[in-house]
Amino acid sequence: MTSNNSAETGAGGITIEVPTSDDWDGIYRMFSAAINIDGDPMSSAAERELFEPDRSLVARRDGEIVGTLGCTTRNIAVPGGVVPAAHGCRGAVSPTARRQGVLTRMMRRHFEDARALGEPIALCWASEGRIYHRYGYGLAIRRLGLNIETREVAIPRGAARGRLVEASPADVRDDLVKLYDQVQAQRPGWSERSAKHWDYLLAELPAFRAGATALRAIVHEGDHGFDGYALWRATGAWTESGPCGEVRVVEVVATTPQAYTDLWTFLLTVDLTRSAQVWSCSVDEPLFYWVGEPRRMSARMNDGMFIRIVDLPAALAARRYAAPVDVVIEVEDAFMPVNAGRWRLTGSPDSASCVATTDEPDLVCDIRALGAAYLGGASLTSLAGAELVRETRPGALAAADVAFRWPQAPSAFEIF
Ligand SMILES: CC(=O)SCCNC(=O)CCNC(=O)[C@H](O)C(C)(C)COP(=O)(O)OP(=O)(O)OC[C@H]1O[C@@H](n2cnc3c(N)ncnc32)[C@H](O)[C@@H]1OP(=O)(O)O
Repeated sequence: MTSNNSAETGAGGITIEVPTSDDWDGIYRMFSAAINIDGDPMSSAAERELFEPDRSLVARRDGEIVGTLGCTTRNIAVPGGVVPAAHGCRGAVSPTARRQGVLTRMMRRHFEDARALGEPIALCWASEGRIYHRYGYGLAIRRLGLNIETREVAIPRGAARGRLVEASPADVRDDLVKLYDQVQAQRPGWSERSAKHWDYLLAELPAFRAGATALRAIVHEGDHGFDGYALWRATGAWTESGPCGEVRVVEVVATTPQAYTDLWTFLLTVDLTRSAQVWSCSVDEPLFYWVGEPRRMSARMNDGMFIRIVDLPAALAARRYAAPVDVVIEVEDAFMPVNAGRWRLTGSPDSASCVATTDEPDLVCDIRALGAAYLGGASLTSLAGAELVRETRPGALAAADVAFRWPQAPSAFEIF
């Protein structure tokens, strides 16, 4: 895949262009400086493997890189399907080129390239959400961070019903890949992983480790073979009064509820630990209904992943709907006017189509609202409360709301 590789010159003589693989060091250095980290050779080498020069953009002034916006080519699970999505990353502009519209120019080009390559949506994790609203991104996934007091949370008693196998992640990598692939397509928000994504996830980078052990794996074997795994680290902390280690849960993937609860029983009872930290889980996390004292998980809600719809009819037709829906939506999209106008969405659990229409609208939406509702996470009713959706035919909002939701709330725990 290749994006349009013509260079365009704008304010301050700054050009936006597609880099070559030789530009990696300059990009890494520039991005690290912009996010106020020093960077290190190991992280640079690991991230380089994910670098897709053809999908990336750089801003140059007199040959020097003063801006960067990366993108990786991956599919993501959406309600009832899997769609190609531009995974945006590494957006930065150097302090001497800031506030001259450089990011805005790169964003415009990023969306146009995604559209031309048949990707109906673009995704990003934001350093600060307020940067991205102006470009039409909506908050599609909210994440819950948990800080579990493992001695207080009251997990249900009972021995593990399956067999647990402790291993180094590298030794069981094929099993992890197989299990992730079995689950991924059913979990809105989860991106497909190729070998290079697994290499990165399992790389022992200093930033990942952050004072804890190397990554550990625990695999669950049920009646029909391996059916779940957890990746985790631990800290060996002590105080005057004894051990107070922490389990840091990286991900828990299971194909059965039994595997899921057995794995959590293991993670919440590791000897010499007193707490478990989960940085991102779903807002409908089953643990809330499984433990005796959910309050002792100290859940904190935060923004997770943002979605920008870049090809509206293609995006709305690519997902499925929880209930039959036939609605005319008038879309406002100042940044990408190609999406603006009236669209008739007809959808059901089995099929969907979206076509331009001149019919009167039932709903009027900002494009951000459709990005937020795309994975079934944000309710249209809630978005209406934020004035991003307006009902123009009584009853249309409630009906569309039911259709856009999905039984499993979207979640994401992999920063790309
Ligand atoms: C997906 C990711 O990669 S997340 C990582 C994002 N990167 C960072 O946070 C690194 C540090 N910050 C930076 O490198 C830069 O400030 C960037 C990339 C955020 C912005 O780049 P710029 O070229 O300055 O943006 P640009 O000039 O196009 O600004 C567009 C608008 O956004 C606003 N804006 C830009 N950054 C911010 C910010 N951090 N907070 C609030 N507003 C912002 C500008 O004021 C401008 O507003 P206006 O249109 O009303 O005048």
